[in-house]
Amino acid sequence: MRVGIIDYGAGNLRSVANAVSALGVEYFLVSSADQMEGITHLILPGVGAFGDCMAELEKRGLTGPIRDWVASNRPYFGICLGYQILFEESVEAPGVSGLGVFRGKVQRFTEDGRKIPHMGWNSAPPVNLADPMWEGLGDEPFFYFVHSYFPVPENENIIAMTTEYGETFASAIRSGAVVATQFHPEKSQQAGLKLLGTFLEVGVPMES
Ligand SMILES: NC(=O)CC[C@H](N)C(=O)O
Repeated sequence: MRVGIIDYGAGNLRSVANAVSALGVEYFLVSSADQMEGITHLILPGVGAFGDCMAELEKRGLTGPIRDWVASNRPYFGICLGYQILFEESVEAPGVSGLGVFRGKVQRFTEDGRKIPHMGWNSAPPVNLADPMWEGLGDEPFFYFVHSYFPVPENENIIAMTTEYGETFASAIRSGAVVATQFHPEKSQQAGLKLLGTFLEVGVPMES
């Protein structure tokens, strides 16, 4: 196993790297396509704005390779923006294309008195408790969130967890070896480590 963490010049790299290290797994930073050579598991952490993230990935020649990686169902864990950019576009950055691996748009929480960003701990019950990817998390795990936007997948079959914040949104997706979460597993203590550990140690069964 060789774990690559995408470094696009922003992002919560250190906390993700620390979480991977805490699991006893060595990681390699990936900031160009050639550094993906030999990588078996790719993690894309993300903090910041959708448009900046796409621009920085593009600058490093990573958009095509990441799109191909995900489209060919290789082990990928997208965190926060690393989840959002898998979709076609975001209202956060009108006119900017996402990777478009999955159909759907990234929407913003509606302003109706609740605090935006949605920040803090919230529950994300797995849709399919029999899926080994969520093993050991219980039926209502809590994770740490910081975001104003969330993807709305057109294909509801990929929705793996849902969370309630005034409205119900898809807080995680899974499609084969591709897993992505709106919450931050690296900031979610035991539940987060467990989830990253399942992704890295057990791997994700290839059938979705
Ligand atoms: N935590 C963040 O960096 C936020 C990511 C994204 N801009 C969102 O608000 O959903």
